[in-house]
Amino acid sequence: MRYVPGDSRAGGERPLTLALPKGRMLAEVAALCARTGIAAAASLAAGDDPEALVLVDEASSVRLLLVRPGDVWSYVAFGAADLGITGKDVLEEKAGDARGGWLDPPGVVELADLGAGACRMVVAGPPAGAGLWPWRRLQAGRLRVATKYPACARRALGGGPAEVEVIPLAGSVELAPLVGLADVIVDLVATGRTLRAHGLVEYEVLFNSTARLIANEASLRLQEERLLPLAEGLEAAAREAPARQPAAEGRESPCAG
Ligand SMILES: Nc1ncnc2c1ncn2[C@@H]1O[C@H](COP(=O)(O)OP(=O)(O)OP(=O)(O)O)[C@@H](O)[C@H]1O
Ligand SMILES: O=P(O)(O)OC[C@H]1O[C@H](OP(=O)(O)OP(=O)(O)O)[C@H](O)[C@@H]1O
Repeated sequence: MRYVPGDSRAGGERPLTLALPKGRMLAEVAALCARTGIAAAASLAAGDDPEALVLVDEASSVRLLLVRPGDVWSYVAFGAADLGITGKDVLEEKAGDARGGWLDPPGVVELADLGAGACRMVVAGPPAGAGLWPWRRLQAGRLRVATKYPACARRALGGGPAEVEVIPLAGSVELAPLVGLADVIVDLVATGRTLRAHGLVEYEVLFNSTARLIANEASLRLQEERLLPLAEGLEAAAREAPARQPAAEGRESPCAG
């Protein structure tokens, strides 16, 4: 019987639900899913951009939800998906901070590093500021930071003598220091091409990010015998995946001026 979204008990066991990130990471993580035997992921691995938001793999009894990378966390945290794959950057941002984050975070457990979507969260800015950065960070004064990752920026740069003003943006963050909106940006870098194209340089790497397999804590507790084999299969597929190093390609040294 084919599972119909919304029907939680369409003839027997509910399929395990795995939320996948649409966008740049989808083909790479779908390839891992296909290698674990989820045949419905094969077309995604080949680069197809599906209209469907739900794909059911009847043979493995796995249901795939295709959602935005940042939303994977929400589907898993609030129990609509048992498992999810999303970037470490998303997990770091959702962890929040004392001012903007979750005071009582829902239970999400990180199960494995799948290696896909490698990139790094950096502080970057104009070359002239690179040499000043190490001490600027430690000086009193005002530091304006433009970013799509306000919680990460606040956590990394706040709490010191500098008064950190975080300016939230939805994209094209590199523009902010070029037009005087911010002193620096906190953003993801993979190849470094975008920074170079805008004449900006890396000042500091805050953390490296790769795709992580996450689980809903309650699902993991209640359905461990179903979740763990899939998790182990994905981890094994990740270990066997061809080596990829997009985060290092064309990388400038941090603080290179
Ligand atoms: N160069 C990169 N820039 C941004 N994200 C990257 C890069 N390389 C890998 N990633 C990973 O891909 C994810 C973002 O994917 P994508 O750009 O398709 O979505 P997005 O449009 O930023 O996210 P959303 O749709 O949730 O706003 C990041 O969370 C990160 O884990
Ligand atoms: O180091 P690179 O390989 O050049 O990748 C980094 C760029 O990719 C992301 O932007 P995205 O393409 O998601 O567009 P956005 O500016 O709309 O966020 C990120 O915010 C950087 O701008």
